[in-house]
Amino acid sequence: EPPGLAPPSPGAPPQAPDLLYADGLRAYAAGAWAPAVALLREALRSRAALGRARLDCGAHCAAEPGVSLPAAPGPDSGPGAWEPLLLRAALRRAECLTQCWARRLGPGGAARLRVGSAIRDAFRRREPYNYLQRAYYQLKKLDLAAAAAHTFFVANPAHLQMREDMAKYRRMSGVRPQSFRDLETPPYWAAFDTGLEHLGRQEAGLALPWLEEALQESLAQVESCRAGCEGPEEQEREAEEEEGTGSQGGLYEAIAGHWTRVLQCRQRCVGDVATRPGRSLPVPDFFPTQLRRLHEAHAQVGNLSQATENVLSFLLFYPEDEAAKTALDRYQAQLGEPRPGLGPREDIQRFVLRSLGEKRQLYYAVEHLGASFKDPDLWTPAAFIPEGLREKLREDQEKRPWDDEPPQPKPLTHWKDVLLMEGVTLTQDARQLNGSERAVLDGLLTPAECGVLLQLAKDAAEAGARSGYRGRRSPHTPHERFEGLTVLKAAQLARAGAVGSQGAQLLLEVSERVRSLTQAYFSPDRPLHLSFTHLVCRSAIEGEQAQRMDLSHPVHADNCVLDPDTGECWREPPAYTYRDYSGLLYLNDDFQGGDLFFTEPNALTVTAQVRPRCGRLVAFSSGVENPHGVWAVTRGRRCALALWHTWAPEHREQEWTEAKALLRGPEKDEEDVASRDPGPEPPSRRLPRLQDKAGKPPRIREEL
Ligand SMILES: O=C(O)CCC(=O)C(=O)O
Ligand SMILES: [Fe+3]
Repeated sequence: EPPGLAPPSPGAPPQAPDLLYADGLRAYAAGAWAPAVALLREALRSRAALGRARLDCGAHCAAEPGVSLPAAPGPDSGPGAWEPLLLRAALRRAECLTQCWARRLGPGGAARLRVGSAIRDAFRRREPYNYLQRAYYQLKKLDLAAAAAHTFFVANPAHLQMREDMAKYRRMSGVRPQSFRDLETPPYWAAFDTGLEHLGRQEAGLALPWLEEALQESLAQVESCRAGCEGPEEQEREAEEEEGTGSQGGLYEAIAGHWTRVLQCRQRCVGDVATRPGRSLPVPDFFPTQLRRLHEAHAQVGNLSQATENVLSFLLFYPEDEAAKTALDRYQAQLGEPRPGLGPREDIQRFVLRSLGEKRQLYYAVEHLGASFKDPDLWTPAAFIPEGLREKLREDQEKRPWDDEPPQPKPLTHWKDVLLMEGVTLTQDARQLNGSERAVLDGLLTPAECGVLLQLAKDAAEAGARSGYRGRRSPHTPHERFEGLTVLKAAQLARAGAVGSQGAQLLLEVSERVRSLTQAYFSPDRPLHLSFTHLVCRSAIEGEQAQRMDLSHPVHADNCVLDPDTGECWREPPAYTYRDYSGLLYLNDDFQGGDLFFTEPNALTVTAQVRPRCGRLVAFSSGVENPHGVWAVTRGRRCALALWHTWAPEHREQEWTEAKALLRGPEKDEEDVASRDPGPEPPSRRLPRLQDKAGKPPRIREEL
C-alpha cells in the first residue's frame, strides 16, 4: 500500500471530498483495491463532515450575540439609516463564519473544501458505493460489498447492472440477508414506515414513538439541507442555471439576486426531505400528513393534550381544514376546562412562520424582479400568491404527479426485509386479486437469468429430440406442444454435457428463492419444503389455432379434485393432497394468449387474471380457494417454472437434493463460490470528467 494512502489520523481536518474521490477512482482504475476503499470512504466521510460543519457554523453564528442586527439605529438615523446596520451585520456574520470554518476545517476551510457540481451529483446518486462494492468484492469482503451494493441499488433501483450484481451477491455463501443494509438513507424513513405499519395494525401506542422520531428527524434533516444553501457551491450552481440574469446589476441587485437564490434553495429542502431515495417525487404534504397521523394516534391512546398540540400544528398549515377543526373541538371538549398553555408545537410554529416569511419575499421577487419560484408546498395560503400566478399554480398542482404513499403495511414485519433483500416487489396482494391467499410478486429474476433458464429449456428439449423424444402434445390440449424438465433431469443433462451446468444450477437456486419467499409471505412460522419443481414450456402448434375454444390448462385446484357442479373439492388421490402452496415463476412474455386466471369454484367466473412476464411469481395456496387455469397459447412459446410447496417434510422433493449433489460433484466446495462466480461487473472504469466544472483537471496530490 503506498504510504500516502493511509486514511488521515482521526480528528485531522478532512481533505476536499472531490480530491479524495478523484484519487479513489484513480486507485480503483489501477486495481489498487485497498487504497481505493480507503480513499472512497474518506471522500464520503469528508463530505459528511463538511455538511455537519456548515450546519453547526450556521447555527453558531446565527446565535452569536452582536452578530445579529443591533436593535436601535445609531445617531445617523434618517433615510437609509438601516443600510450601514445591515451591511455591518453582514460583515460580522461573514467573519464569524470564516472563523468557525477555519476552526472546524483548517485555514481556508470553506474555499479549500468546496465541491464541484459534477461531484455533488455523483454523491447524490450514491456513485461512490458502486465503486466501493466492486473494490470490497475484490478484497473478498463480501459483507461490506453487499452493503455497498445495496446502498447504491436503493437509490438506483432501475440500474440493470446492479440488479444482476445483487443477484450474484445473493447467491454467494459469504453473504447473509443482514448484509444488504442501507448505509446512507436517513433513519427517519425507517421510523416513518415503522410508525405507519403499527398504525395499519391499529397499534397507535406502538406507532407514536416512531412517528414522533420521524417528525423530529425529518425536521432536523430540513435544517441540514437548508444549511447547505448558504455554501459557495449553491450560488455557483444557481448562477450557472440562470446564466446572465441578474448578475449584471449593482450592489443591491446583486444582493437581492443572491438572497433570492438562497431562499429558493431553502424552500426546495422540504421536497428533498420528503423524497425517498431512488424516487423522483416527494411524498405529498409530508409534514402536515405526519402531524395528522400524530394527532389521531395520540387521541386514540387518550393523550388529549398532545393530540391538541398536534392538531393545532396541523391547522397552521391548513387553518380551514374541517376535519381538523372538528377533531380540535372534540379534544377540547374531552379535556374539559380550557388549558391556557396549550398551543401548537413550537418546532412546527417556527417552521411554518419561517417558511411563510420566505414565500412572501420570494413571491415579491417573482412579481417585481422577474425571479422564478416553484412553490413546493400545497398548503401555501392563496393570499401569499400574486393574483396573476394563482390560476396557473392551481392548474400545475392538479397536474402534478405525486409519489404515492408507501404501500400498505405488510402482514409480516420481516416480509419487508425479504422484499428489500431480493429487490422484489409485491405487485398485487390477495385483495387486489379478489382472493384470500394469492399474491403477484415481481423482480425475482433478472432478464439475464430468464435468458439462462429459457436456454436451459431449449437445450433440454433439443437433447430430448436427439434421443428420439419429440416434444409431445400437451396432455391438456391437442393444439399445443408441452415440454417439461425436472431439476434432476436438468442436473443429469448438465452432468452429461447436454445442457450448460449454469442453467441447471440456476434452476435449483431459483426454486429455493421461490420457496423462501413463499414461506416468508404465507407461512413464516411453519417451514415449507419444495415437493416438486418443474420447468414447463407450452408452444402453440402453428396452423391449428383458428377458432380454438379450449384452454392451455383447464381450470383445476392443485391439491384437490374440483367438482365445478357443486363447488366442492375432494382432497384425495389422484390429487396431490400434500401440496400446500403453489408457485408459478414466469420466464417470458413473447407469446400470444397464455394468461393465468383464477375462478370461483364453479370453474366459470373469472375473479383475477395475470399476464406472465420474466421474473413474475404468482404464489397461492393450493386448495379450493384458488381454482385456476391458463388461456390458450395461440402463438409462440410460454415457459414457466411451476413449483409446489408442502408443510409435510416426508413429501420433500428427493430429486432436489440428488440434483444438488450431482451438480456439486465431488471436487467443488461451497467456500470458493466467490472465486468461481464471475462476480459483479465493475462499474465503468471510465473516470468521471472531474475537470469539467472545476475548470482545471484535478491535480495529483504532491504528498503521494
Ligand atoms: O402455467 C401456469 O400458469 C399454470 C400451471 C398450473 O396451474 C399447473 O401446472 O398446475
Ligand atoms: Fe395449477
